[in-house]
Amino acid sequence: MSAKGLESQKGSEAVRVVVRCRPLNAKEKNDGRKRIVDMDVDAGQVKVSNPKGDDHEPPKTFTFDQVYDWNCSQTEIFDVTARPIVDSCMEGYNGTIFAYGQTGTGKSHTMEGKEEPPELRGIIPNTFDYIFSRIGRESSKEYLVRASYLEIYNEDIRDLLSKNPNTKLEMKENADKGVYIKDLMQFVVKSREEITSVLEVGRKNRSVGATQMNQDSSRSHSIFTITIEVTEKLDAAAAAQAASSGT
Ligand SMILES: Nc1ncnc2c1ncn2[C@@H]1O[C@H](COP(=O)(O)OP(=O)(O)OP(=O)(O)O)[C@@H](O)[C@H]1O
Repeated sequence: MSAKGLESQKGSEAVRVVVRCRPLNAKEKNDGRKRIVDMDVDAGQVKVSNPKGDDHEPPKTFTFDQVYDWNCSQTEIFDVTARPIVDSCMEGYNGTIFAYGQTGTGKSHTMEGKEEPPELRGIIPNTFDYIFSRIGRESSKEYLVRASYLEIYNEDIRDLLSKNPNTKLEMKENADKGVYIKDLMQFVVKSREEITSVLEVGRKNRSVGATQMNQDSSRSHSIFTITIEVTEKLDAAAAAQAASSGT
């Protein structure tokens, strides 16, 4: 993403690193585990204490562009961190939201969440709502939205939207497109409902299984890409003029 697209955000870095700490889950509480991180939301700092250290050992402090503690809502994450990126994509820049972390740390919860109740929806469904509500308000522009969904599992790339999702795809590179996945399908979507069903189809084809730390582990990396093309609508007089001048 270009720095211009992020000017509205705190700082103007092209890459922002944000940390979200989830609450201890029931199993961790039952096992008698203790929280060893403190999140200083105002300072953007994570303080990690050594559970085996003595009381005088100071916590180690790490500073990020933004941190969220266990009280933050899905809506807050979308509004503060994701929405400016979606806005800049709608203005024509490339943007990526990438969740990284150990199994069970909350990547799927943050990116996808649960469909109901609405406050549990993650960045992806909130992005769908936002894109289509913005498009609905823009009467002078025409949009074409397409979606693709791939999975990287054991170094293999699979198209989660293909009729044959087990077929391995190849990664290619050329001067025009840069890096791309050959034969990856893209579906045109015209509404929140349509793009949600594309996500659902792909999700069913993902490789999942339990890990010791997460009952619903994804066990793979996945990339959901939304491509938005926009054209200005010509009013009737401008369209007639363009036609008569042969443009
Ligand atoms: N902020 C949060 N608040 C409440 N529950 C959460 C939060 N983050 C994660 N969880 C819960 O913790 C569990 C593990 O989260 P999740 O499946 O999102 O982890 P993950 O990082 O995607 O793991 P994996 O890499 O194994 O797929 C889930 O049951 C999820 O609902």
